[in-house]
Amino acid sequence: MPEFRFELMAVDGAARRGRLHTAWGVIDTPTFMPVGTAATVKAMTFEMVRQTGAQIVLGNTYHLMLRPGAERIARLGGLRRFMGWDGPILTDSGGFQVMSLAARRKLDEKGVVFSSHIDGSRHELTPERSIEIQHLLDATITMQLDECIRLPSERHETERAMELSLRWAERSKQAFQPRQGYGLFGIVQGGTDLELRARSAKGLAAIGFDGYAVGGLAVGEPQALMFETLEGTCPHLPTTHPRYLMGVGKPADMAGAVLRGIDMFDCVMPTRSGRTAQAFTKRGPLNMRNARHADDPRPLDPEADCPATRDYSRAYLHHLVKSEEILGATLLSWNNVWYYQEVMRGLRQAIEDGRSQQFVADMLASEAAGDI
Ligand SMILES: CNc1nc2c(CCNCC3CCCCC3)c3nc(N)[nH]c(=O)c3cc2[nH]1
Repeated sequence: MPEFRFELMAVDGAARRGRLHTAWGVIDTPTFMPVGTAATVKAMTFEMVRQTGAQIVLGNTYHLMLRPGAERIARLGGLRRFMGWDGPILTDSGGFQVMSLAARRKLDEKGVVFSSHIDGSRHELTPERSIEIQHLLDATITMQLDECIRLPSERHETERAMELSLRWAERSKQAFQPRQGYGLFGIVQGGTDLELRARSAKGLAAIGFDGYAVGGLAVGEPQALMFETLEGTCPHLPTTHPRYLMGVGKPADMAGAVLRGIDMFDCVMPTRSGRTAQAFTKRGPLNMRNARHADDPRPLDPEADCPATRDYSRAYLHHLVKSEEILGATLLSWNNVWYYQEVMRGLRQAIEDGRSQQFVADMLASEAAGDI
């Protein structure tokens, strides 16, 4: 069983091209991880997910502990076998989803108690229980339980949540069962306060993790503030380990974050927008409900070798979304995840070639150019 190892292959400024070796496969970084909330990347089969070039997908403690239950998934052989994905899986610890989805939440030193948004049943999530659930799911990469506060927030509140998350990081590490080829990531908090961010990053590095996530962002702050926070956070993280920016983002957000030292991303945007008729292309997003596509025989992008949409006309995609056909959601989600993988392939090559700044500038110009 290969050990969990991050191989730094090339650096271009603060941008990194690497390879993350895990028990269930290799992940080329920078990487985009499609979100599989309830054991499915919505509207897609895992065969389609594979064809996009994705190498790792996300699962989630919060959703799966409520339904179908972590112990049930363990009895069925773990999440990979349950959903038929043959590669590595990263599971989030559930805290973020509790704070954004659950009802009657109470958070204290021990953890968080809450009522299920599905049937109102009461549940408790502690650092130890979250680690146990992710173990039952057989997650390849496990996330610590953390507290992600809403922005903007008072400094003392940001500090309290950051320090709690650091204590929970320690408890998570104590509870984690090390296994060859599996990893545990800490999560940096601290809002947009760079002194708190530095303290959080150094505190996590002192505890020692297999990778470091930057949490607490993509919660409504302007892109410039997210980038400024990354510039004040990444330099305090070990260069030898992967960095994961949680919940990000639009292609431009990811590209800018790669230039500031981030290696891994997850976001619901490509799949969620695929279900709302949006098609990502290198010339920016298209709303396929727009009547201007009704008679257009061209594919979305004649130069894109996309397994999802290269064989279909815009007119057909327009018809599917107007008719509320399920295939519309499938083809656009598949197209969008493929486009996100294209952006990552381009970034990896550009970093190897020492031209990542130029690649990002060209990508932004192309997306701004608008449709052909
Ligand atoms: C969208 N913006 C954003 N997302 C954040 C997330 C969630 C990342 N995505 C996980 C998937 C979500 C759908 C279900 C499957 C897991 C965050 N998660 C944690 N633990 N901590 C954050 O600070 C944290 C911060 C985040 N900011």
